[in-house]
Amino acid sequence: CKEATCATNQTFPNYFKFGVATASYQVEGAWNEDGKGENIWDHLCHTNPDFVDDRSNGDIACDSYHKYKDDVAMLKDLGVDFYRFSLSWSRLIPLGLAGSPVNQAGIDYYKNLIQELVNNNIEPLVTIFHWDLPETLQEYGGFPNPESEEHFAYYARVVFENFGDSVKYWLTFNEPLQTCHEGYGIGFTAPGYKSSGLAEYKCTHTLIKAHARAYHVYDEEFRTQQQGYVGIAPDTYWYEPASGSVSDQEAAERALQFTYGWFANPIFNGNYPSVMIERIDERSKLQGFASSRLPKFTDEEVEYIKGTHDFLAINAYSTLYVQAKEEEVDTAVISYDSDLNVDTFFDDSWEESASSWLRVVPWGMRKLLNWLSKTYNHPEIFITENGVSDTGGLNDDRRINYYREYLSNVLEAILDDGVNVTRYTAWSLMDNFEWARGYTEKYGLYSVNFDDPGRPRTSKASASYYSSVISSKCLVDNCE
Ligand SMILES: OC[C@H]1O[C@@H](OCCN2CCN(CCCN3c4ccccc4C=Cc4ccccc43)CC2)[C@H](O)[C@@H](O)[C@@H]1O
Repeated sequence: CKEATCATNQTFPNYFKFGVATASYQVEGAWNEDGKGENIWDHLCHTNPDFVDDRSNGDIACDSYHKYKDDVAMLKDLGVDFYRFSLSWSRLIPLGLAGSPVNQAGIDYYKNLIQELVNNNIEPLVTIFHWDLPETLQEYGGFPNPESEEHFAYYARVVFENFGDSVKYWLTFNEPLQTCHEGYGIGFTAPGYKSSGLAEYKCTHTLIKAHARAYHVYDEEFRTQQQGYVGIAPDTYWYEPASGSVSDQEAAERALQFTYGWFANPIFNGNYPSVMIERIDERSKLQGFASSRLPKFTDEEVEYIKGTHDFLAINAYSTLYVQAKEEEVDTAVISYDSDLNVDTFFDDSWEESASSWLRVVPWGMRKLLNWLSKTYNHPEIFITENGVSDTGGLNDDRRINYYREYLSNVLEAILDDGVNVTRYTAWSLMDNFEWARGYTEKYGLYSVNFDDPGRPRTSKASASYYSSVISSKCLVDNCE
């Protein structure tokens, strides 16, 4: 747009930065090249191919391990300010174990990628862990094993040491809820365990302590000379009360606390949300447990974890209505869902996507940003993922509509509600391995031909739209 055509209420502040995101297992491929160790997604896809809808895997994916210069060229064409990508733990430390060998070829790959970004004036925003746990660590019990805190602290030190001169923005964990609830609770993601209400609470307990360890390692050993920022990227829905009743409003708040507050409350306000502690303690007692299924932080741990953030990050895609539910009388039911005890549902009128869990509800983004700002004392907020799936095609008008509507709500949160959002990240740069959905659900601004060994990338209409938003910083569609 020429500035003249952009109304001020459609123009993002000059400081606002736009980016796109990917994740290592979803795009890199080269699953066993140059010394990379096996991770839990390699292992799951190879030992249980039916776990993935199209029986595919990330052995090659987008082949970004070899094609990262093509990726940076796309980023340059888009005009993004930053690129959010994740590091493959087992590419850098094949066994994952604290004190185990570091793989120099892995270090070199990420140094080359980061240098290519810096040469193109694109800022790297690095996710240290995006679900691809080294298989050896899973054989030690994975995140439910408290030892994982040590292994993660060693990994964090290796990456700060090797990449911290160029990388100034770090996210320790991507979607810890999915890592633990879907990984160890309901079995929707690797390692596919179903221990809801039990192992998943051990998983998050260790993961939150691991995050705090990494933050303090950065704070004490690297921040002075590197001057960077460290955060964590939890995800949640906007949960809208199904009615004005007090019980529905309490249910909606409880859902936000059980999903986002689970991680943000220890890190921003101190300790797990009281509603989580109270409900899980109470149900554990009714169920005859000697102590609560939700592990306790000691007073020292509460202090150690509180304040381990330099910004607040959020992955947000959709909205759910929430209704209070009759108390789960069958106390024999042990699960996160029965601890949370709410009913959630979509409105039938909300536009669908290619993902069963994602409906298009733009106003939910504005409400969620306001809730985050109010609940965590008006922090600087990065939106680290937002996007929509379809089943493919280059004329992705519904993706353009999704981005325009969601970005419009982000802008209203900034300009009308005073929420301090400073970054927005579109998921994803290109179609990639969508976990248990394989290659059947597409989120990319660029399409990838997975039938062609060259994995050619082709820009979609949404790529042109997003690059015009970035260059004009405005949302009107009729940019000439
Ligand atoms: O996915 C896109 C990207 O986003 C991120 O995952 C995004 C994180 N997503 C991963 C998928 N997950 C879906 C499970 C929730 N779900 C169900 C829960 C229990 C039983 C059945 C269900 C089936 C359907 C549902 C319908 C309505 C509500 C909730 C439903 C939601 C969070 C991730 O960071 C990226 O790597 C990823 O590629």
